[in-house]
Amino acid sequence: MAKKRTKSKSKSTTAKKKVSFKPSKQNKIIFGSLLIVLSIALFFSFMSFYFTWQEDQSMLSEFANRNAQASNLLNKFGASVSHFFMYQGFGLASFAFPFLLAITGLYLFLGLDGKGLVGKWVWGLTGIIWISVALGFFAADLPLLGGLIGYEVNDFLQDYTGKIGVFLILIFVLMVILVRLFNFTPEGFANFFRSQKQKIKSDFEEPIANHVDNEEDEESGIELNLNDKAQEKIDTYTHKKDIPPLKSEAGLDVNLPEEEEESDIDLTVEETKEEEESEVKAAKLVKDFGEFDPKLELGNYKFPPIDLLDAHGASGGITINQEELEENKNRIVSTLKNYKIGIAQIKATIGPTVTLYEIVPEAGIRISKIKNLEDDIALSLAALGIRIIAPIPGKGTVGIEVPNKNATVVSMRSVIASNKFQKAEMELPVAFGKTISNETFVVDLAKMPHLLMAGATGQGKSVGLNAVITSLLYKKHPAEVKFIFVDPKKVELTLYNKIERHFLAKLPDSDEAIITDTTKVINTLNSLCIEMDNRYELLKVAMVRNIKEYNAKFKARKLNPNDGHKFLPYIVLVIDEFADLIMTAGKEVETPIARLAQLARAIGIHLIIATQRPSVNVITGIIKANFPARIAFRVTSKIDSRTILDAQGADQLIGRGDMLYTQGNDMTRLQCAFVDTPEVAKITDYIGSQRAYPEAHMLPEYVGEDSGTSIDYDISERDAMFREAAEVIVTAQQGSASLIQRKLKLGYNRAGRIIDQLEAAGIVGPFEGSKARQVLIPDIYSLEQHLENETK
Ligand SMILES: Nc1ncnc2c1ncn2[C@@H]1O[C@H](COP(=O)(O)OP(=O)(O)OP(=O)(O)O)[C@@H](O)[C@H]1O
Repeated sequence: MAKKRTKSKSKSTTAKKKVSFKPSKQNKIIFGSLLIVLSIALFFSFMSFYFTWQEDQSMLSEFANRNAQASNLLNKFGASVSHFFMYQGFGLASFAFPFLLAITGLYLFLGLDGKGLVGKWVWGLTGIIWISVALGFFAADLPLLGGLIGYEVNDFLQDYTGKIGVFLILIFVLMVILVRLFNFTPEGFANFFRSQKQKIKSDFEEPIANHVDNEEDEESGIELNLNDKAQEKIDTYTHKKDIPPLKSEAGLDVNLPEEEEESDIDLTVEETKEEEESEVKAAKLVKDFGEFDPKLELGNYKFPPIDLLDAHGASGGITINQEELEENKNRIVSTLKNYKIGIAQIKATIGPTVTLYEIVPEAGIRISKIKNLEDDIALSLAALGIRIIAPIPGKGTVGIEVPNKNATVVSMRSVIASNKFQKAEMELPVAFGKTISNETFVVDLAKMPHLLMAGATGQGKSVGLNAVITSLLYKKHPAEVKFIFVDPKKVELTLYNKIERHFLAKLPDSDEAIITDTTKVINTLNSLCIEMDNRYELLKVAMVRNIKEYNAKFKARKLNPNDGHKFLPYIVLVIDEFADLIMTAGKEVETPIARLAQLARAIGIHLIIATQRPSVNVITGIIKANFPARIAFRVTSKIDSRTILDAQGADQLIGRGDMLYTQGNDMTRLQCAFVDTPEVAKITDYIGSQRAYPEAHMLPEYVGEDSGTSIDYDISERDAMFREAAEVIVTAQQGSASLIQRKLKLGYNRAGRIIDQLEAAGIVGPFEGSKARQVLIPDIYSLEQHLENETK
């Protein structure tokens, strides 16, 4: 709006410059005033004519006689003109003339462009003739209503077409007027009167705006670019805005901000035009071809049916054992009583694996006292896995979770079939399982945005990973999401090989889509970093903030594929046994993972890492800081629980998919949905048997360490002591410059240079701060071979 204001204003200033081509402003004002005065005179004459025409009839022939007086308000002038227009002319319809004259006068007075005026006169005259003929037709015995013209035309037409013919002609002309002038449509009929009112209002404003827009440079095409709404806004603005300068012009010519405004205009006009052009182009493409559909290539893809999943005998839901409930309640109450803790109220919520007893302690009881009794309550209930939540966040109660004697398996089938999952409006919905109150728990992986999963062996991690993957397979089309699986154990995720060409992404040169080899992991992670940078570049060019907006814009065909734009699928990187990777590759995996975790959320790359060993050297601070969403299955110690969740509790879980989920502050106890390997096999078979893409989704190529290092040294440029230094380092298995300095009696700079050359040769690892560099060659024999291979 602001831009358009500037434009309108600037245009009017341009207009002022070329004023020499037209009648002077003063003349326009004078002539305009004359017309306005004339219109008023006509109006009163016409009004008066209806009361005085009979008396004044005789005066008409005595116009030159000064003594003769007429009764018309405007005397002989009024009587004569009215006679001419009303009697001999168009009758009642002649009232339109003063209006047309008044509008014309206003145009001149205000110095507006006369283009819209021609239309007004054309339509005005058409309307006058029509009304006149219509009144001549319907009120033939009152000739003053239709006037002589109305009567004669009517008579003439009737001679040729008869009454019905004239009637039909009148209807037809009326339709033409309504359609052309009032944009009449059958749907708009109901709103006819309302719209007419608005039209009259905007008709008055339109010419002013038209003047501003059209005055000189019509060829700039600005008017074309404005839609009706924008036009209306400008109209309203200019109407208010443009009048004041005229006042000043009446006295003095004050046009101070001319230059400033002109410099604004070019910029504004071009911007609007360009933006709208691409919008129009995109709209046309969408109109012609519809929105871009990424699923089209596999248009016949069928999502796996729910029948592929087993109910695991849990179709009947949770079975409540009333006795068990009573028994537990009584034990809790009596245990607490032993420690002089009174209970005001107790309530049980039965979940699939545990029952939550919510107690409201009597007034004055300290919560920490209950918390300290955790072990005693567990002892008296003779149950493992008791967890006390004191207090339950958001409630004024203390929770005691007691495992059920007979845990119910939560089948993947039940959570996938749940309404909550089916109707989830999420980018990457993941159904983990059920909460303690037996509700299906669905979260959006895209919002997490990365997930860390840990738990001792055999507690349900692999099942958990499968649950996440299955959820996505049930909800997402192959075009929308791609997985990268890293599985050092080589057994857990191999089943997904079957869906390689549907759902997996891999490096261009690799045969296997599921990565089991550490070097490949490093290359893949670095390749993902490149993909991330590329995606950010695309987002920047498209001027959007995240992948969702980008894809929406791409679908709306606002991004040109010829400029490198493409539909971006989400990429989910799943790493099983993360500890194993960290042990073998250390910083080389940690650094790209940390980088991805920090930056990849907006561009649709999400990481899920699972580990058996939740020790601090595996889940380092930098990893933890970037994985706010964490899942803990049962772990063996409180320390492990703290490492994963920053809180204890995971050590008190009961295993078999019992888990704690946190995404920031809240902690939710869940029973993970169970999906067995045969079920996963059925799903992958089902998907794998369908038509697929020609190959797996290709990640960008990454030139790894093998084919060159960051610090590339020519072999011929190596230091004379290079070989000795390498032997010292390999023998000592310690990659430090000071060692070389000491053993070979070299200066610090030279030793530092040699270390860089050793790194380039792949003998030592990269710089690791205060720690010594890792030595990549285990013994002297391997070193000999390594150096020999280099020269080949
Ligand atoms: N959600 C669950 N519901 C019921 N039983 C489960 C659930 N999750 C796991 N189990 C049981 O625990 C067993 C071990 O689970 P899983 O293979 O997932 O453990 P894990 O943590 O991956 O072990 P590892 O680290 O050795 O691979 C399963 O075979 C199953 O019997």
